[in-house]
Amino acid sequence: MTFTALDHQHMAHALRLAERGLFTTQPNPRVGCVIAHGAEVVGAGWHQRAGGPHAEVCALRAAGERARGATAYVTLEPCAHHGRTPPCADALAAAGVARVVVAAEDPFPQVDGRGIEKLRAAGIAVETGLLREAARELNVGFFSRHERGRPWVRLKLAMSLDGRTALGNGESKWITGAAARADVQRWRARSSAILTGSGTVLADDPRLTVRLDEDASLPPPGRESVADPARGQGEGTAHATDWTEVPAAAFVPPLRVVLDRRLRTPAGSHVLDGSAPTLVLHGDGAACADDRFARAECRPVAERDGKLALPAVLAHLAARECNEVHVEAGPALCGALLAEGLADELLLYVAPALLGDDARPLLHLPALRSMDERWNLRLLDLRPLGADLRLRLRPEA
Ligand SMILES: NC(=O)C1=CN([C@@H]2O[C@H](COP(=O)(O)OP(=O)(O)OC[C@H]3O[C@@H](n4cnc5c(N)ncnc54)[C@H](OP(=O)(O)O)[C@@H]3O)[C@@H](O)[C@H]2O)C=CC1
Ligand SMILES: Nc1c(N[C@@H]2O[C@H](COP(=O)(O)O)[C@@H](O)[C@H]2O)[nH]c(=O)[nH]c1=O
Repeated sequence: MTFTALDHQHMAHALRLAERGLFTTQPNPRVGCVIAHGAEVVGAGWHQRAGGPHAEVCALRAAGERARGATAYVTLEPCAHHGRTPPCADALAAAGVARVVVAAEDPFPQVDGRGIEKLRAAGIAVETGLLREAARELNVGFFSRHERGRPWVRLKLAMSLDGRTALGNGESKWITGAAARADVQRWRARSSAILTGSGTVLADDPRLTVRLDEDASLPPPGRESVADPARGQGEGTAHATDWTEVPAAAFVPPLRVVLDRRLRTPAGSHVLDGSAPTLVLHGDGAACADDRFARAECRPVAERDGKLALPAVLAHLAARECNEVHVEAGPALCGALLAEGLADELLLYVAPALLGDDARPLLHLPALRSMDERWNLRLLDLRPLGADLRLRLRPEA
């Protein structure tokens, strides 16, 4: 398939619009749509929240009669089913769109090629795959959930230059500075769940909430600059060309998830304060009968070798429509996820400080006998944040 420079330009615009849904579409994917006649954009929109209009509908509303004979650029295959809203493939056909360019096919079982078939059956020319990788990256968790049956798992760790994550006595606040910690808030915000272990709850009493106001000057995660912070024009509809802050009312707070096999989380812990939806996963032998857990949901999950079975944990989170899981845990849980091949990405914040021999390591991993067995990671990007550095890495297959 060959696409023109103009096709690329419109799809890139649609992707930037889709990105506006970064913090609000959960559990739905982030999707953008641009409708154009040649270089002229006649309608543009993005999906803002589950239950709200899809990107195509927002763009069609903006285009009105001018959608007839136009090309629609959509970052995800238009839906073919009656969900919370009617099928977008039907809406595009009814509006008389002549051509649809799709970035990525939708693996959602009720779509899965049917949207494209429907469009073709209506006589519309459909082309797929333009900027597919970028569209899949934006919805990495959505694709993971539907294609692998588990969420995308991102481990976040703050460490010193000598690879330490807390002092020997457990003290860890703070290793990294304010800019790095504010960046963490953005990654928390885009996630469906924030996962931790009982060890971190006991040592740190973390809140694990999203506090985006800690440094509002930062661009969104994964973006190095914000070229044009122009505002949108009404819900999900805009001709603006870049990312913008989302209305606080549309924000979907991530689920706090604590792995606590023996229910050691103390009464009065921040994670039990009801300030965010909270799930405590425990072993079969424990029961959440006491008042400690009045503001949290408790669920048993399978155990394996005296620990909670991590594949069962992730399957449970996928069943609850969690797309991206942000892990803020200690070396035990983070190491176990990596060793079991369940960590998809690492966000490492490196502070220019040394914490010494007695301090806690980054990850508990099995000892290796040969260099062939080592875990190799691929560096995706590197970014300074104040005095610290952020490394984003993915384990090599
Ligand atoms: N610098 C940083 O970015 C961070 C540092 N920390 C530091 O880490 C330290 C705590 O680390 P750590 O003790 O390793 O705690 P973790 O947060 O890794 O929690 C580990 C506990 O989780 C429970 N658990 C349940 N299932 C599993 C499983 N399958 N695999 C592993 N653990 C499981 C276990 O307890 P049980 O069997 O009772 O359920 C286990 O002891 C603190 O000092 C804290 O300050 C923590 C977070 C981030
Ligand atoms: N010490 C340390 C971090 N620690 C992480 O932050 C958690 C506290 O979260 P909250 O209570 O929501 O602010 C704590 O339990 C641990 O997971 N993070 C960082 O970015 N830099 C740091 O230096």
